[in-house]
Amino acid sequence: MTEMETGAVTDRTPDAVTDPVQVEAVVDRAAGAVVDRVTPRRGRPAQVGRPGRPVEPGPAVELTGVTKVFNPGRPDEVTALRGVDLTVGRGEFVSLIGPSGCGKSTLLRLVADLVPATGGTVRVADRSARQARRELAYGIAFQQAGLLDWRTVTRNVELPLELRGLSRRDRRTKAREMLDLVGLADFAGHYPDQLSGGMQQRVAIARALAVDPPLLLMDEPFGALDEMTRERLQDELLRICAGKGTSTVFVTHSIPEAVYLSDRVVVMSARPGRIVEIVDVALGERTEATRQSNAFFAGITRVRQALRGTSPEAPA
Ligand SMILES: Nc1ncnc2c1ncn2[C@@H]1O[C@H](COP(=O)(O)OP(=O)(O)OP(=O)(O)O)[C@@H](O)[C@H]1O
Repeated sequence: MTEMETGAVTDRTPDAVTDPVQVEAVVDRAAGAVVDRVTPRRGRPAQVGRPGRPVEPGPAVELTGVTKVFNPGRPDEVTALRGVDLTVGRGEFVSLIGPSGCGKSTLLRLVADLVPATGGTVRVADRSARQARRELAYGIAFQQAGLLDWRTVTRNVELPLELRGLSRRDRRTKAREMLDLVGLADFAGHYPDQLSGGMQQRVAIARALAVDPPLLLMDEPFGALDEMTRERLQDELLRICAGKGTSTVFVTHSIPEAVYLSDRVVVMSARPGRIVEIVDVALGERTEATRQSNAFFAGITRVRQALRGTSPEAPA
């Protein structure tokens, strides 16, 4: 019987990444960013799971007058964002949409403290973005699932739990719970290259959610998926976020996706990115009928108009 058949969750090769600091370096690389290293907490393991976590007041994310200039003073200087003000409430689902290059990913990376702001302030759960990152206060999922191909599905999901110093037993229990949640319990012992793209994305989402982050940052996580898988994962994501009260900032190029998922859709202008309009979406509980509803189509029309600058609510 193979390792996969027995459900064993050992790695394919001896895991070179045993030092949690190195592990985080790998996670950072998976996120496509180079950042300084965070020393994992010593002493008592960090708490995982909502029960007992105090409900904190204030918004999940608050950007005030945020500007981002890449390569300032150089010939290749780029002003990616200018004067961005945005507040994301606790438990709110907010999507960012706008033309290619308008700064959506940059905005997400500022919140994640993967790049620093040039001007303005970025607050996450009433802390600086830097502090929030040190506390691992958010989960990240990007278009590339960013899984470590030498680790089993279970051990990929366990990565952020290792960073938090959880015991092997607690990690395993939590990983199993998360894989159940995304419908991949039967694939715990598989390796990423034995999964479809959609399944890999679900593993990445399970990993992002494993530490029960109060905030989820997602950059086109479903961009490479076929339409049916995409719709199914959208529903799974909504169910998970609603169940856990997770706040989410979600970057997408798809107007229907933004409208379906969001409480509010933030429409951005071409570079330098500014917020031109924030469209409130009130679809209520999503059901089979939602994607055919008048409210859904009305939301799509409003976002499309805002993107074209033709909305009556857009500034002149
Ligand atoms: N590290 C960087 N160095 C220099 N310029 C950068 C860097 N990252 C992003 N930019 C520039 O900032 C601008 C915004 O990029 P960003 O990736 O945030 O846009 P986006 O809206 O996410 O684009 P897309 O929809 O195509 O993914 C672009 O002009 C891009 O070239």
